[in-house]
Amino acid sequence: MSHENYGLLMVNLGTPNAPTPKSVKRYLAEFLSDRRVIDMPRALWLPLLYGVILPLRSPRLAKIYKSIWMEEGSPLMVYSSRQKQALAASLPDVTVELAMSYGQPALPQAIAHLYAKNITWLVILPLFPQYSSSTSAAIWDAVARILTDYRRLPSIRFIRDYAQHPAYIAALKASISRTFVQYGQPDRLVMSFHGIPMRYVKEGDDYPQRCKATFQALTAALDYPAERVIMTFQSRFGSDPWLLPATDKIMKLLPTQGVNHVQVLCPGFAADCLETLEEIQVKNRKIFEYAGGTSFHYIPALNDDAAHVALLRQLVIAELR
Ligand SMILES: C=CC1=C(C)c2cc3[nH]c(cc4nc(cc5[nH]c(cc1n2)c(C)c5CCC(=O)O)C(CCC(=O)O)=C4C)c(C)c3C=C
Ligand SMILES: [Fe+2]
Ligand SMILES: [Fe+2]
Repeated sequence: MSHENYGLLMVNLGTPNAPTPKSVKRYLAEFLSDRRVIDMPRALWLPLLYGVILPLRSPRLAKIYKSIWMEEGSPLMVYSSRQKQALAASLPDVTVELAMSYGQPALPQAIAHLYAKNITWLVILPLFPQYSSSTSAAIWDAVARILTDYRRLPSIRFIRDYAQHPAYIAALKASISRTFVQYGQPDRLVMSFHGIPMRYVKEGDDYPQRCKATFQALTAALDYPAERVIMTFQSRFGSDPWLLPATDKIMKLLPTQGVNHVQVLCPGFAADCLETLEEIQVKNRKIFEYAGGTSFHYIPALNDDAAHVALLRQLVIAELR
């Protein structure tokens, strides 16, 4: 028997508490002030953020959040809570906490809760299957900063990513197969990942390689022609060049090439959120249909699927001793 007292910290990005301009502004201000997300010199960025971006974007974004809001809250928070409940139930010997990089539940509180349980062994699980400096490293930074407040550190295991873990690929494959059964095989299967600025990649972020690892492993696992699978990047923010090809450009292009039926999967999102439920399922569907496409289906995120919870459990168990 181990003498360790295990703790698990699950971390996703974060989302506003309410679909209101005030709440969205508070969330965006925290998110977009992180240097891992926007690395411009503060003297240039903060006036732009507070003077232009927050006042313009917050009210507009609040309306979009309102359109996807669920009875229990923001979809990202609702699905993340369900994941946490299910994972905690499958790991009875581990104290499980859910935190968000930005907004609530906040990381300092989650870590305080783990300390209150006297954990000696901490597994940090960023809910980002593909490593990026803008997401996973931001979690590392934040945890390290918070731990400066504590004298006694636990042993720490940081799960960098799980882009090609067999159980992750299998869970995605099962989800795709369900959609194929429901709607038939599409002319194209689009795997849309969240983009990042190209410059971050030039400076060493291996995020696109990690996306490619998922894309290749999943394409190879499917009973579907590899030449009909496309990898794209979505959610561009700001005016710097981002990773290409852009999901919306491809959606506009495909119908001109005789593609009438697409299905879209967003493998980089562990839980459905604004970027999948609105940007893909609503906006990109419209783009595809205006361009002449007739059949568009969004394949849901793994959320609290049993296969997803089993994968997350495997990731954690592998880090315990
Ligand atoms: C899945 C991985 C993600 C990466 C990589 C990522 C990088 C990244 N994002 C922004 C800017 C924004 N992202 C926004 C929303 C958002 N982003 C992710 C995930 C990744 N981001 C998620 C899960 C969400 C949804 C949150 C929700 O509440 O549902 C937003 C806010 C929405 C908007 O204003 O459009 C911004 C802004 C940058 C700049 C970046 C890499 C540098
Ligand atoms: Fe807690
Ligand atoms: Fe993002």
